Amino acid sequence: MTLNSSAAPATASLPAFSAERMSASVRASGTGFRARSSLTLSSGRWPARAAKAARRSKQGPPAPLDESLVTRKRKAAVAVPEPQLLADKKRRRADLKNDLEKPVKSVGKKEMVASEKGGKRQEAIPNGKASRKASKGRGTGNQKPAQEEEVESEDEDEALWEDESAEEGGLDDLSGGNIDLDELSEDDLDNSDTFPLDADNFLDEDDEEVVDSDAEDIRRGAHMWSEDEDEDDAEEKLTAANIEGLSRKLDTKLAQEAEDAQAELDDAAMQTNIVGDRPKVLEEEDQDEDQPSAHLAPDLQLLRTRITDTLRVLDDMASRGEPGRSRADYIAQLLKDISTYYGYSPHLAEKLFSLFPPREAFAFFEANETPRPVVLRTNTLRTHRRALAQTLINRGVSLEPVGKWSKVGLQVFESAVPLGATPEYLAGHYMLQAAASFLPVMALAPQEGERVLDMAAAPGGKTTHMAALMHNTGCIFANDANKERSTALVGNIHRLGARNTIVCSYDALKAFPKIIGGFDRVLLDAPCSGTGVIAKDPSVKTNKTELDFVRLPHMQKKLLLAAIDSVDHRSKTGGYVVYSTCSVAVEENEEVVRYALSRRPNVKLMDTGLPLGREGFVEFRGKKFGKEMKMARRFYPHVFNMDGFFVAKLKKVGPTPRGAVKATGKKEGAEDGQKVNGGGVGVDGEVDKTPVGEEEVEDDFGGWDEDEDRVYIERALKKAARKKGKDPKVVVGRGTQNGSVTGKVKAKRR
Ligand SMILES: C[S@@+](CC[C@H](N)C(=O)[O-])C[C@H]1O[C@@H](n2cnc3c(N)ncnc32)[C@H](O)[C@@H]1O
Repeated sequence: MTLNSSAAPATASLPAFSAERMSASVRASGTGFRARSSLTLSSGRWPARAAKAARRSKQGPPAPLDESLVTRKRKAAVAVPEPQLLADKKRRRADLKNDLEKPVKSVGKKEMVASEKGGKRQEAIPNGKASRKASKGRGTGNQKPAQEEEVESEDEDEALWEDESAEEGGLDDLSGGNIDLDELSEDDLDNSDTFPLDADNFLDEDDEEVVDSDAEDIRRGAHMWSEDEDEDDAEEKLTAANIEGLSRKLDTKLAQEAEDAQAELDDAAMQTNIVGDRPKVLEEEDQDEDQPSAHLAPDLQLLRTRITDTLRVLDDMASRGEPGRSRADYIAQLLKDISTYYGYSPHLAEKLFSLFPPREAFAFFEANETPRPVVLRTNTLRTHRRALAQTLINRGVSLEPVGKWSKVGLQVFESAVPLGATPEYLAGHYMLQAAASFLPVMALAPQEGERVLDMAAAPGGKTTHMAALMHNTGCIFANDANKERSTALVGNIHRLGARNTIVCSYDALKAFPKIIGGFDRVLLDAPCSGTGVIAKDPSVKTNKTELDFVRLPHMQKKLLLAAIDSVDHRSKTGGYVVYSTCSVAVEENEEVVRYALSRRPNVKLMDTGLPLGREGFVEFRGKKFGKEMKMARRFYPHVFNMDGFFVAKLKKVGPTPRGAVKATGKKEGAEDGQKVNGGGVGVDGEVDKTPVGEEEVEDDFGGWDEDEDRVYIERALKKAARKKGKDPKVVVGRGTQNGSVTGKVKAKRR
């Protein structure tokens, strides 16, 4: 079996990659993972067996799909946090392991503080016994310390790959210097997270089948790839099967570990019940805030212990709750501790906490501490996913299809090369892009030949995805108000070869539909607070004020109305708007959509058509959004190992009713819940879908303002007259009589 050069069209057209000889030793320091290899490439003609062995040896096994392990590896490979941050994160991870090892114990407020003595930090813990017990448990429990475990899995990984190399006839085992994998450009990393840790992504078969190149493996390997791709290269299928098999094996391991962890938790819980233990986790009500200890820095480890203890109490208040204390007392304590432990402003911690039951909230906050996996989107305008995967594998990138839900995504486990600087990247064969950001475009599903608006487009991940889906036909207006970001947008459009795209840089509120409208589809990937991407930008934890959660939704509402008004409801193929944010806050999502539905009764919510995601909230904290909000989709880092995201799809079913825009006499987006033109949302959130009659039509784009339009036209006419040396007053008087000019311009716009 040979890897024939025609099977790699991706490289053929690239800037010369003349790696006649390439040897590498990869060590992702701090990751507990090593893969050494050396290989010789004779350009374009690579003996298949050697190639296969080299790939196995070089790429190393994909990181296990266990968050705690995956992220440890990935973090070293892609982004190195500041030393302090890294130390904190390591400690939190070690804490997580420790939580599973120790029994419930009591920790009160006094135990939460640390005092400085003789320059050495000492924990001020009255119950020294409990503390000693806890630390002993950590050091000497049945489970090995985290560090030891890491080394062991590293050895296992290495043995697996060394054996296979030997079987293949062996390659020289050269060791070289460490390769720094942290070379991705800032811009690329901006877009480079996420991967769904979704059971659907992996098959369930035994790991015995993993590296076999038998027909069944090849079939399964091929199954992971796009059905419309060429299936004739057995070598490539084998590679896919290998990677897939490894993931399966690791998946099984993950499942086993999760089971063991749960068993331990159950065990600990049972023991607690047996001894009738009611952990004392609540602070004393009369605790003196003026005590010196109250101002000392909290001890993170003890705080962590109290968080997990509180969660256990909340799991079973009846047997574990302290007499006289309510569930609300525990929730308040938990929230306070989570806010301190993870470093969130109290109001944001509360906002995010309230989205989930307590245990799930904890998982959410925990997931925000680890980066999402690196994912790239194949640019099908330039290549195919399989060809790209093969090329990157040959460069020492360990990857696999992101999941069955996407035909273009590849998740990267490990890379010996900076992914933002490969010849394939520079040639536009892929975009480093968060997996979650595929979703709005998939929901929008732009069709060939359509006119599409990407209202807030920079840096262009979604625009270029749309161009690919449209096969470079039709026309995309890619707009972004930020001129600097628009430069990146233009760069990406060029690099990825999107030729059906017009870039503009307007404030969307002023431009659409006033300057141009009548689109078949509009994507509004709105500016937002970023509460879904805290792992990528931890500054969100503290820099978003309560005012931001008023100001942003206000702008989002206005933008969504403009998006709706820019759609042509008579479009034969479309008439859709997709609204998305990388925020999980209800104010920026369901509330914005509900508002738009109330102001535009000529619009209805649609199924997004996405194969994954949780349903949107039907109600939240007394606010009702209507049953149809179930059709919106929410994505969470702890559930899908993706960025937090929200996607809603709307269909414009009729023209915007007369007066909808200024029905209340107030500015759009000013307030919720007002009835508009007999259709809208009452305070109870019920949407009135009274059909809108044609007689109510104001114009094609909805909120069109004739008077404002006339001013613009007059101004333009005056300017033109002045240029020609004519009297502007005369021209304007003639030109705008009986609205004739306006009529002409409007007709043109259609
Ligand atoms: C979430 S980002 C868009 C990401 C982009 N869709 C992508 O996939 O690469 C939101 C964008 O909205 C832009 N923006 C903010 N306010 C805007 C406005 N009034 N009109 C147009 N764009 C705006 C920001 O500059 C920012 O680039």
